[in-house]
Amino acid sequence: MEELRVTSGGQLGPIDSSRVPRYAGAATFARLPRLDQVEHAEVAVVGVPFDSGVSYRPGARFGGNAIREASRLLRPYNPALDVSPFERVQVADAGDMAVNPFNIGEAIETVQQNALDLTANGTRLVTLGGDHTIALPLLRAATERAGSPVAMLHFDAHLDTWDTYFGAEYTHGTPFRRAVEEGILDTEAISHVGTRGPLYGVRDLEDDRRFGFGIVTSSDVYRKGVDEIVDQLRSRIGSRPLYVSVDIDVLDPAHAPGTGTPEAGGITSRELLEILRGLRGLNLVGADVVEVAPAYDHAEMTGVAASHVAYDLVTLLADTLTPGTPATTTPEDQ
Ligand SMILES: N=C(N)NCCCC(=O)O
Ligand SMILES: [Zn+2]
Ligand SMILES: [Zn+2]
Repeated sequence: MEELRVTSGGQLGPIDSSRVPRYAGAATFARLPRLDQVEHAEVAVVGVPFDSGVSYRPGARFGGNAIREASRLLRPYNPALDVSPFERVQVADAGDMAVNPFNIGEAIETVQQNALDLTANGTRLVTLGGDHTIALPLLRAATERAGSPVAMLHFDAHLDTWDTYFGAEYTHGTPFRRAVEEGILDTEAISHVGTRGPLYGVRDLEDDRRFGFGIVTSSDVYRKGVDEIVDQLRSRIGSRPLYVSVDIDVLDPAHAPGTGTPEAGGITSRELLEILRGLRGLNLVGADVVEVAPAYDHAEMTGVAASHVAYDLVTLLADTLTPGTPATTTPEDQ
């Protein structure tokens, strides 16, 4: 069947939902072309169907495709940022990385290598998880491409700076401790946002602080409000290359039940989207949306929330990129 696409701004856009019903056909993110259908993409959305690092409910390996399915309703103009991201730059769906579900070490290597390959010509990635283990190899690749350790905003109910689970170092609860140990984060500018829920002990917070993390708790977002939080985050990040990692369990289970380690008292999807939009103009180099586990979802709520988060991340990336030019600039060049 013919693919009737929106083509504007010189980009191959999404399938036109006024001519092909949006529920028809195989799902790509936002009905965008596949990466192999375009010459070059400034932004690529890629899936990582991997959940062998989870400590509780499994199922995030199905997250990427659940987000793609839920993304059929996205439209090409983002009024909140006054940007048509798919017109401004070429955005494409790079499909899924083929990661080994039985060997976490090998899976991490694969994600790192695939992320490096995909970004070799300046393409920036929004990765759909998968569990949070995958943030480590994605950060390694982002830091290598940026040429220096990256700043990070980590939206999550959890710290994910724990040391080991059952003796295992590479899990979804430990990626950011490993990242600090590896020196791939700019520890002057790393923050968790949305943290809440019981911990193993006060030592978790002491360790986390020692690594350099700032914490904006879920309750801070409620008490201080989005604008104050955005100001606080922006001043810490400045012009540094920034990676954004969104664990969908940062949202309250009322907004995102489809996840493996839900915690009560989370932020709303409106608050999350507002904070993300407040990052406009920062030097975003890559992002992920992880921990969507559709088996626990209802009415696609979590998939819809995650697809909107990914859409705003794509918009932020498109907004910072000059159309048609590879994104190889560093903050010093700008
Ligand atoms: N959802 C993520 N990434 N981490 C949760 C780890 C929670 C735990 O089992 O202690
Ligand atoms: Zn989490
Ligand atoms: Zn997490």
